[in-house]
Amino acid sequence: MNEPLSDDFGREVTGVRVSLTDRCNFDCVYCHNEGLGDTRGPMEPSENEMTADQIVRFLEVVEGYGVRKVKFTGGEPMLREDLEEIIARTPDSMEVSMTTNGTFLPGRAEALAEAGLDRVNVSQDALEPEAFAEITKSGAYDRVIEGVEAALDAGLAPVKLNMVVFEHTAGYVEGMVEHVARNDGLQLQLIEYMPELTGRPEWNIDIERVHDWLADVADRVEHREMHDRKRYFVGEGIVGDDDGDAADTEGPGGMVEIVDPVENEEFCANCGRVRVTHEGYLKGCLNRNDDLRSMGEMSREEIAETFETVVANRVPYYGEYLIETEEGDYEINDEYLATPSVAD
Ligand SMILES: Nc1nc2c(ncn2[C@@H]2O[C@H](COP(=O)(O)OP(=O)(O)OP(=O)(O)O)[C@@H](O)[C@H]2O)c(=O)[nH]1
Ligand SMILES: C[S@@+](CC[C@H](N)C(=O)[O-])C[C@H]1O[C@@H](n2cnc3c(N)ncnc32)[C@H](O)[C@@H]1O
Ligand code: SF4
Ligand code: SF4
Repeated sequence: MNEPLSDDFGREVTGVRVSLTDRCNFDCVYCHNEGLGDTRGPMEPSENEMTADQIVRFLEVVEGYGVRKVKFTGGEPMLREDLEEIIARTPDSMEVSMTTNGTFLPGRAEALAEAGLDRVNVSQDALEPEAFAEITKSGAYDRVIEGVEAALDAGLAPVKLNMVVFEHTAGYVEGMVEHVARNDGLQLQLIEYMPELTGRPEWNIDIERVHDWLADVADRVEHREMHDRKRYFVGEGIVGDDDGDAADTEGPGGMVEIVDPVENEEFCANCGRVRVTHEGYLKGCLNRNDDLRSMGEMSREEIAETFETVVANRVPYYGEYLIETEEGDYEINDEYLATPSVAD
């Protein structure tokens, strides 16, 4: 097995995150669209999207560089009709996961599992239709709940529910934690709202409050290697109304992971993934748009060369690309001010 490439900061690249499209059937108020701007627009496949052949070729090349995990995302990756084909042709050595809004999982989850999908993350920001509609600008709440069920039935467990924690959702965090504690096969990812790409910093809420509350109610805490994320295992003490009856300990318990990349130098210091845009550009960091590199016609040589260049130029966003000022703000490190916006 080939050793993974490392960047100048000693960060090995072991995973890739591939955006299959920037189209989406939702219009979430917070959407960063993996750093690529608006998801609104025509739903039809666009000519600029990488083809299945190009995606598979890319994966085969990076497999040779020790990449062992691929995450398919978007936009909404399930708008790709050739998704099953892409997954089926992904190298067997790779763990394959996907992040989706869940609306197309009913009727399709089983085929995805058969094609080789290992697990799925489904975005679900609330447990009731009105709040869900306000955030996603969609009336598809029931479809998403059905989608989660379909994923579990297809054996795609654990299904991680992704919830962005910001002003609109803060009131639903406790309910979502209880929901995953009561339901086998579900886990929760609480994602700190990232205003870097969407504006609206006033929607931020202090994620430390969520950490503190979870530390109080959790049975134990672990650290995940990726990004050094904290995982809280909740069970007794979170389910039930604590009135001494059997319902207080009902449910298998659950795992809640906090994804808190904002102003977090430790998170960036443990970042091991390169991103691929739907148009076939490589990107060293989610938060940057000045480090995009085209893979040209996507021949094996071009892919290999661009991948090596991108890894060699990766820098941690917080702590290196942005540095903390004496006042406690972050500003762009002078070294990177002249970086071209799209390098060939
Ligand atoms: N800034 C930043 N945000 C990230 C990063 N990884 C994940 N996130 C945030 O977390 C969101 C959800 O990530 P997912 O794609 O569902 O899954 P994941 O947490 O990356 O990966 P798994 O837990 O292994 O499934 C992303 O869309 C980002 O908002 C990262 O490397 N940097
Ligand atoms: C861009 S979406 C793409 C996949 C799919 N459409 C979905 O919603 O799951 C990937 C993830 O990014 C998260 N996300 C989007 N904008 C965000 C933001 N501003 N801050 C934090 N997370 C965000 C979403 O909640 C979702 O879980
Ligand atoms: S479903 Fe995903 S890609 Fe679509 S708008 Fe919401 S967060 Fe963005
Ligand atoms: S370096 Fe970029 S992609 Fe990696 S964790 Fe930091 S912000 Fe996210």
